[in-house]
Amino acid sequence: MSDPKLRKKAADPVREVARDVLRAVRERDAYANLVLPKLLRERKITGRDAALATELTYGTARAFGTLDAIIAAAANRPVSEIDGDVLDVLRLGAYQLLRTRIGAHAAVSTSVDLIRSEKGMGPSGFVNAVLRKISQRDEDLWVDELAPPIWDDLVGNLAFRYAHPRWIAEVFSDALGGSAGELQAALAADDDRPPVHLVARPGLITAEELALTSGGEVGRYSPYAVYLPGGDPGDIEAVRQGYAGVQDEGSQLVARAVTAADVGEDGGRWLDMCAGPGGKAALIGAIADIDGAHLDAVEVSEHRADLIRGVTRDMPVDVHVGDARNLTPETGLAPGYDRILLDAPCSGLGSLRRRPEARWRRTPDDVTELVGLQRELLTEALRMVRPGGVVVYSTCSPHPAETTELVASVLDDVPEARQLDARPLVGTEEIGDGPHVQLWPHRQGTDAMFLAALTKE
Ligand SMILES: C[S@@+](CC[C@H](N)C(=O)[O-])C[C@H]1O[C@@H](n2cnc3c(N)ncnc32)[C@H](O)[C@@H]1O
Repeated sequence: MSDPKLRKKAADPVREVARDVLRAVRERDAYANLVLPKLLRERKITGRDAALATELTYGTARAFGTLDAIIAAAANRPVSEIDGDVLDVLRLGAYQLLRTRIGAHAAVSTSVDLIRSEKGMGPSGFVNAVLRKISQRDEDLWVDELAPPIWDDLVGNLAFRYAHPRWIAEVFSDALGGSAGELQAALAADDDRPPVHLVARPGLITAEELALTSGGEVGRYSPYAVYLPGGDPGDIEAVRQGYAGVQDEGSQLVARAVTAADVGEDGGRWLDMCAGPGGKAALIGAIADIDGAHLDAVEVSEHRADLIRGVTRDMPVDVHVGDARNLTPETGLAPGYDRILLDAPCSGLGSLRRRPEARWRRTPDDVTELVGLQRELLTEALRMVRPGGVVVYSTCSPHPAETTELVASVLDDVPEARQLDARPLVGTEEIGDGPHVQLWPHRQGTDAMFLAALTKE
């Protein structure tokens, strides 16, 4: 290159990988938490660098909406008028300025290097100017200027402040019964970096052994949970061997509830109707092995069924590929199950903290579409369970349409079914008035899992 001003200045590999993931998310709707680990491996980025790349990528993706509003104000134009590749760098730079302890100089200069190394001098001046403007205030001041006033629109203000689309903040508010103080805590917890929870699969390793060997801490609620302070779970020997896995403590409590319900004489016929990728099936399968029971795991997607086979090998689990809305005898699955888990396909609004960009992709229409499927699946679960058996219906969503309202409407349609108190099956304190259980990140530190237990006469 002849012009020395245009000569590429090497960009920081950590920011470069973060930028590339953000670009994949924007350009081809990729999932950040699938792309990033792959790129880190390919580029041999490990240790503290990998941790920083993860924090920058996921933190930026979680905050897209709020960052974009601030970028638009600082650039004096809507973000739709900013070139996409430039916007990725601005988002990454703004995140560092507003939401990390990285110094302003480093945040701006690494961003300028990033754009200059790829696009030359032109856009680097724009990036420099916009980020310098953003750096003149902290996040609170930007929020005070740009968010709807708190006295006029509390939900809108909190949604902006804690980087959630407004409709999702409204759903949380409804699910929490309209308590403003709790809504703030719920959104703040959902805006935080999520903790890593491990599951110690019973009969293979105990939580105490796993805590000792992983440097983690035994969990508060699930007897199988270990909280990992940091590091890559894939480096832990017990995880590599399949004795342990990564699983939110709330999901562990759901799986355990299925095995803990009183069903009288247990014939050992257990069913997981929507089992892929197999996190709960692996925990239920490990308990089935101890209790002398057998689990049928159904999954509609071939690929996900393969994942279940991988995590349940050597367990008394049979994996069936099929549509759980219609479990005909040809599938080999006859009614009469003692215990059924229906972990229904759902909007995932309860685990947004673990899927960085998901909150900006979901729409209220997604929920409407899922409710019909959930209703058919729960009706089929009630057909497949034997009288006196238990169906645990769960979602990783607190949306009333997918949880309490869905259960109530199916109970209206199936007169022989009734709801049990699920709280004793979870066994934690302060889990509401029942009969269902709604967990929350700001209350239990788990994902916002919902579960209801049903039986039939
Ligand atoms: C919430 S996920 C289940 C997660 C799983 N229980 C775990 O802990 O790993 C829902 C699963 O249901 C599957 N699914 C969706 N529609 C289905 C259907 N009609 N029949 C069976 N499985 C279905 C999806 O492919 C997805 O894997």
